[in-house]
Amino acid sequence: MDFKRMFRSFRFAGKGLYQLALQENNAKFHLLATVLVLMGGGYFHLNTVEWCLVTFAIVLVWAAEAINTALEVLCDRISTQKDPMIGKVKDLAAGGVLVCAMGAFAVGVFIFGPRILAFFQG
Ligand SMILES: Nc1ncnc2c1ncn2[C@@H]1O[C@H](COP(=O)(O)OP(=O)(O)OP(=O)(O)O)[C@@H](O)[C@H]1O
Repeated sequence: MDFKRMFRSFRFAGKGLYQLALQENNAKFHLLATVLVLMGGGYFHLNTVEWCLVTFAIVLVWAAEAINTALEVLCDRISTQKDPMIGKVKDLAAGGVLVCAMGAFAVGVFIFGPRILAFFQG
């Protein structure tokens, strides 16, 4: 097992995530949502299962966004001309992010919805 090589891979992956979070517009929104959800989770004292679900939802959206961005970069590298196949690849990748984001939103509604309602009803 080559730990040095493994550590190097982590560094590259971290660099990718850093670029994603700071340079991609959608990812900035995910970052804000992630921070708010983590703060909300702390405030409402989520239980272990709820934390697992919230963590899974957050991770899924970030992974989908990273793959979508990678495909966009690759597509733009292949061709900047209008090309129906490039458009299709980008639309499919964006669809993948949307499905994950909708799932994450549903998890958020199920977990935080009743608590937020109770909070405002006093
Ligand atoms: N080269 C292309 N050929 C055909 N259609 C394209 C091409 N580039 C983009 N499109 C269409 O425009 C949409 C938006 O593409 P774009 O690359 O601007 O991504 P985006 O959704 O705006 O993401 P971001 O804001 O992260 O750049 C695509 O989903 C696709 O339908």
